[in-house]
Amino acid sequence: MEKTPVTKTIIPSYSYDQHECACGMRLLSKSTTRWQLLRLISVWGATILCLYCITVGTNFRESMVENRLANEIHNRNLSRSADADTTDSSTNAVLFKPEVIIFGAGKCGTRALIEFLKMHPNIASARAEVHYFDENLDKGVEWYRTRMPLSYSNQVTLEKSPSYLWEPRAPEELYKINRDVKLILLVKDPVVRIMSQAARMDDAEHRHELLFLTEIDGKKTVKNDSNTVAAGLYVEHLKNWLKIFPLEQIHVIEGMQLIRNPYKEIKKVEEFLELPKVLTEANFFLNESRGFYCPYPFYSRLPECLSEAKGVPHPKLRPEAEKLIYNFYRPYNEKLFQIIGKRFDWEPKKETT
Ligand SMILES: Nc1ncnc2c1ncn2[C@@H]1O[C@H](COP(=O)(O)OS(=O)(=O)O)[C@@H](OP(=O)(O)O)[C@H]1O
Repeated sequence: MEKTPVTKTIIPSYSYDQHECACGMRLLSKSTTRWQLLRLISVWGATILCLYCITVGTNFRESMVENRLANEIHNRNLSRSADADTTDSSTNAVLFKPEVIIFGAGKCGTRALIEFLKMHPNIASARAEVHYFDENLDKGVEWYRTRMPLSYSNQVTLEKSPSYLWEPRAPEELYKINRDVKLILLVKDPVVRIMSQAARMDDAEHRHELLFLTEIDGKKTVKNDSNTVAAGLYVEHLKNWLKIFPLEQIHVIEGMQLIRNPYKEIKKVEEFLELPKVLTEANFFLNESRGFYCPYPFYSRLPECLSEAKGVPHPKLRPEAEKLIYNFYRPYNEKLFQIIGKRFDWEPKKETT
């Protein structure tokens, strides 16, 4: 018996047998019309649109709250001179431009000074020397700001780069960033400063004298074109700063006084920076074997003395060299004392037996 051929019906592409889609919903039946399909698309479209609006709305509300918080922080900090625009979201601490700078002079005790000041709860200090104005100016002010510590509204940000004193562009560039900055200058007998450099040299046959002496026509004389010598001409460098910043914005500390009585000097700094007077004598621990004070922070179980690289014995100057270099610096020192209105004992010390 011949088999009767079966005719197959061709189903239009939009019409399916009843089936379940992956999400378990019945979709279309054979009888689904174009109109029903359109309606379904619009329902889904509207749902997706609503979900989108809810998400965007929530994000918008969150960003409004964030902005309000950021504004509150900003307003709280308005009394500070710098702009606060970089905030740590977990702590609400702010990255500020520097408000206090120890700008010199190298080898005068700047590390000890910043370590003592770091103990103050109202001071937030940069971790390392930033050297923005002398070495990194081309990196821009935002780079500089990222080198600053996060700080709270009751803190001032501090950095020390002891070579700013000698950098001719530094005062003008700093003024552009923060004209209200408070400046701290540490100076030491310029001869002792040179000997601090000499202490790091080979001392055989008084070679350190080459740092500052030369011979012209068989006569020993001070090398006035040497950077080492120029570094101790504090008044010449300070004059450059005083063209831009008034003396009231500069606090001068004498290096030997900082070594002998750091507590007294730090109290003066607290006053200059208008900070609460919180540090006490207990924060300064005398390391008798080394002859230097060490910071002893409130939170520390032990004093945190500076490394052995700081506070090394200096070579002894021969009388002729000593006389020449002291005579050279004396008139500059006198000018400095007149300008800052303070006088320091920067004369050769007599041997005590
Ligand atoms: N408390 C305390 N502990 C140790 N050292 C102290 C302290 N106070 C001041 N000083 C003196 O600091 C001198 C080094 O100065 P600086 O830190 O400014 O040097 S540097 O420019 O950063 O290299 C260093 O000079 P040297 O004696 O030549 O090593 C010290 O005399």
